[in-house]
Amino acid sequence: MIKIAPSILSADFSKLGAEVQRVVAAGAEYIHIDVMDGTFVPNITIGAPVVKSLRKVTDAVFDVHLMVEHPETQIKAFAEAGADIICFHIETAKHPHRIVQEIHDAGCRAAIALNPGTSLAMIEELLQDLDMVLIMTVNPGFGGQKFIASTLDKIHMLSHTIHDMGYDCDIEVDGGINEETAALVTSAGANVLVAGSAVYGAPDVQKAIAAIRAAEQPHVCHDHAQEEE
Ligand SMILES: O=C(CO)[C@H](O)[C@H](O)COP(=O)(O)O
Ligand SMILES: [Fe+2]
Repeated sequence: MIKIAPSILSADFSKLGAEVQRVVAAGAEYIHIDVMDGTFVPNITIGAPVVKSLRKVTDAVFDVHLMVEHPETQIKAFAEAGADIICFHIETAKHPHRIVQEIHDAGCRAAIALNPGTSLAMIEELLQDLDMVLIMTVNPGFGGQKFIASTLDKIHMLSHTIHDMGYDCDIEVDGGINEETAALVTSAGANVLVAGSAVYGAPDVQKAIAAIRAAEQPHVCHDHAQEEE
């Protein structure tokens, strides 16, 4: 079963509490919160005080996607504000294993994000300690971008590694996810789907979430299919 995580980056910031409640009522399991610092990515979005305010209006799982330099400086603040999952970019981390430990010590689930141009090899030694890997399917920084199809191979490879090693680790995808691309990424092995513009840009968020959920395809294992040939 996949989980849908609407990204509030595409919500109306003038009424953020209501926007969060709207997608939770429409069936979203996670709320994806994009934190951008204007340095790692060009945009500046929201910080821990906003998360603390939103925590008052819902019990939904808060999936915090840190697109910031020095993520280790932000763990405590976001954990105390009510984050459930804290995800940092491997490209920003000098001591990623320590940051994963700090996230767990703060009582949160730990995830690492990889840009489209970053190899899975960067997180190989960390996989056994992670609750989730976020495969970016666009370059981070903005909502509403086009899905990068070359990321599908990476999702596929990650799915195999997790399965073969027996790890308990979710695969999240983020960027350009809609009904069409949801079919591709679930077939490759993703099980947590972030969707910003496809949900908040739709006239009916409930229908949009249902359509993405209905697009789920069974994981197609190319390697095993070849073996069977
Ligand atoms: O991390 C992000 C951008 O850096 C966003 O979560 C992502 O882009 C979601 O927006 P959309 O679904 O519109 O592509
Ligand atoms: Fe994101």
